[in-house]
Amino acid sequence: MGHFPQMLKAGPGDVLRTWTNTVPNHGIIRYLDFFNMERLAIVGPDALADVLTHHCYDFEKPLQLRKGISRILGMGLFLAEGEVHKRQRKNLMPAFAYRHVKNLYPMFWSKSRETMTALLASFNRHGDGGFSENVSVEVNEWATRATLDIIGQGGFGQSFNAIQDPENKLSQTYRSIFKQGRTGQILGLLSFLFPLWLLRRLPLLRNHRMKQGSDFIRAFCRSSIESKRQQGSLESEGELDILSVAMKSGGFSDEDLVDQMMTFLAAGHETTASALTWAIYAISKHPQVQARLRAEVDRHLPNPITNSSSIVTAETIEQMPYLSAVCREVLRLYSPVAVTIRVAVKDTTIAGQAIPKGTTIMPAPWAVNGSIDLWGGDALEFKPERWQERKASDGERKGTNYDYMTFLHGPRSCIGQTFAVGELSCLLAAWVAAFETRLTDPDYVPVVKGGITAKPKDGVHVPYDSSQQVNPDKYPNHRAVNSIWTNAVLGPFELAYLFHQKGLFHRSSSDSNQPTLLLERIHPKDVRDTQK
Ligand code: HEM
Repeated sequence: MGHFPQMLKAGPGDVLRTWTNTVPNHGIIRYLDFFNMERLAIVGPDALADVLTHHCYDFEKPLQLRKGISRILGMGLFLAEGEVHKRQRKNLMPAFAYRHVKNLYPMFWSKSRETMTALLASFNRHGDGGFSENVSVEVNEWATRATLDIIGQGGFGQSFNAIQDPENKLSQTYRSIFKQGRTGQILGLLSFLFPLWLLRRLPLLRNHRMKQGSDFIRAFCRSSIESKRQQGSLESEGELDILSVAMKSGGFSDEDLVDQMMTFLAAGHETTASALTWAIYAISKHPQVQARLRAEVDRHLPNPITNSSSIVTAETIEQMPYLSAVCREVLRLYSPVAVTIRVAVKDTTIAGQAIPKGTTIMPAPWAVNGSIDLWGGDALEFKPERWQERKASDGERKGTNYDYMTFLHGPRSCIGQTFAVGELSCLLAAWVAAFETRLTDPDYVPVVKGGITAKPKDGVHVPYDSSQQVNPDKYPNHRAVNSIWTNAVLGPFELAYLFHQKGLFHRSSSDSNQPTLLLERIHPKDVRDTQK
């Protein structure tokens, strides 16, 4: 069994992080996985530089893994190798140039606003017209719906409607296939012994769900591409969503485009959703960070609930150093891709060590990002301030680019990282502007769940009660958040939500001819009375 039971229990990221900090190593740690299969964990800067940059194309994602996840991820950029990968990346890069991604910030913000407004409306639904002491919400579910809509708009120029519709088929499908469960784990292990085609034919509910899910996603992507062609929107110069760029490049057949779209859908939402989930966990555990962040947000950003018309740009977000520090620290300490995998496709070297063809290696962002050697004695603490201090002490740094591995480095680094950082910043800023967050169980220590991304196994639950509302005395800009329950001037967007909550509001008598309405909240008891 090798070290497999340990990995299964604590998650490979945590085990490798502990070893990195306790076992003397030169950036490579050898261990034994299931059936004593040899693995080399890559946890030091020199070794990482060789694997990710200098000898990048000497290593590939294992064929078995590519076949296994291609029906969900598509055989797109994530799974392409060698020359095919180089060509695809070149064709897709224009969509991720910063000059383009920065134009997406107003959309990131408007989707973040939409999420917070929907969340507020949902408390109300659960709480029978008011905040309830016994209702909690699982953050990852909301995060996933938000990031799915964001990739829908920024990636494909389409509205998926996942934020507003909890039953949305696309988001339900991803939830069901990303839920690994015991059967998924066992099938994963059996794939070391039996061919995939055989395992996929076993009459198991899991197999059935995966097949249905992958067929649905493929059909969804195919019809999105067709409708984009029919709309003829490619003709417009301004169309720079990922799909338009891929179509305009002329380098992809229609089926290739389907694969690329599947890749960006999956890679582009699950990861950022995990990051946002960890962010809410981290700020809930560190109220002083949350308060400092809220003060900065309060100084720079409009209220996400009540101010529907203002536009937030990349320049505004970039004026917020503490927000940037919090996001970076979340992504450092809770890297959504904890460990990844490669196999040497030829004899090569890593940090001067001979590596025979066929060796399996595991670059481990979770371990590197938590390395005491690289980050100091407080490496395992959540301290956004380190990013502000770092700048000042640049000269004393270890002088490496390979200490922050969240998006990897080199030709196989995350192509979507500027996109991800932008959306995470907007979502987190909107969240702290709308809610003061704490955990339902203040002592909750999450067990990290492996799988496609590392996230808390049991999710992150925050309660909804009146104490979650932002205190307007402390944050003057957010006065209106509190007052949404009393008197608020709302835009058309909020109205759509709030009218959804039948019977909870009535028109104020003050001025019913205004384009926006002044609403007063009716006490839930009065609603019940009127229903008698
Ligand atoms: C916080 C969010 C994100 C994190 C932590 C993250 C992390 C990563 C990592 C570590 C890889 C390399 C995996 C490997 O090669 O083993 C990767 C690759 C990739 N990511 Fe991301 N990602 C995030 C968001 C996104 C977004 C928003 C998109 C798309 C809009 C995206 C698209 C991709 C693609 C297409 C690849 C494959 C790149 C290639 O091989 O050339 N990711 N990501």
